[in-house]
Amino acid sequence: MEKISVAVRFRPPKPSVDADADSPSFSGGGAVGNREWRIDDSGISLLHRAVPVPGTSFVFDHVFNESVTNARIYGLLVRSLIRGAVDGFNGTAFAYGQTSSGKTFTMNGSGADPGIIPLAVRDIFDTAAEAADREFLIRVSYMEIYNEEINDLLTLGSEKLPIHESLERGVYVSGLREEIVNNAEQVLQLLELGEANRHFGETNMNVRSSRSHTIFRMVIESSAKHQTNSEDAIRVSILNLVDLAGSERIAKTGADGVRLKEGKHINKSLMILGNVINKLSENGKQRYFYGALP
Ligand SMILES: Nc1ncnc2c1ncn2[C@@H]1O[C@H](COP(=O)(O)OP(=O)(O)OP(=O)(O)O)[C@@H](O)[C@H]1O
Repeated sequence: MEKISVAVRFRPPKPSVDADADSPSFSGGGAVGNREWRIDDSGISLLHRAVPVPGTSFVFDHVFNESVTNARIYGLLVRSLIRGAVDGFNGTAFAYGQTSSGKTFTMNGSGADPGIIPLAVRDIFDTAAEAADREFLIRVSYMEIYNEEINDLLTLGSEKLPIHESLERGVYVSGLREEIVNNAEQVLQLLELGEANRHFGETNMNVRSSRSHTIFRMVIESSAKHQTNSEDAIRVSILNLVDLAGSERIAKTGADGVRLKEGKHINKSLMILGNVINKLSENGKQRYFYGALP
């Protein structure tokens, strides 16, 4: 697998979006107006009256159409990351996109179609159980970045936590609860607790819109059961599963008051994240950052 994979998921259209003349449909979904997205396994392009619009073709590692399940996305994109994390390699999966595009649906899923996070949690414990020659210590934490402040989702009232950096720990959030876990059910219960503490709010685009970025983190430590001199007798890896809040056009969300303030923070932090990723992708060049996260 490549070091970084980028995939696009088309969500099924919502009735309100169908009626919106500004929103192109996609091939297979029936043409609305004159524009539609044509999608195949690895690319998308915009057509106007069946003619490609110049500069609107984009290539990705995967493109998923509206019928894809979370399990398939997990199998193609995330499973190898999880297996790597159990073997001692750091990994991150995050959902990025405009509000109501289906990020939380993809990361958390529904009862009928569990999302990336619950699938990953089960897979980690199953994979660790298969590694008969190693012992595991797994810790989880769950935080949100809300209006540029960090809150612990596992401890009610633990808010505005500071970020520190040290030689031993690197960059870390001071005071964040880290829970040692022994099985998937225990983690799923903690996630449920975190979900209840997370900031959601209603906008015109999404009745349950995430108003914060969330980071679910698992630290996976393992050691060889039998004495060994090999260098990887102890392995430590960090897995981050991130559900970003969605970019939003205020005119469409109809946000005002608290929602407006949240929307501005969301858009600003996503812009800075985009800048950071752009700079990181400029291999070998000197990197400047014009903002700070969060
Ligand atoms: N692939 C999908 N299949 C079925 N329903 C979906 C799909 N994607 C999203 N939805 C539904 O659309 C609504 C909005 O999705 P969701 O909340 O996941 O969007 P989001 O990108 O997380 O939005 P925000 O950035 O505002 O938090 C939800 O009711 C969700 O269940």
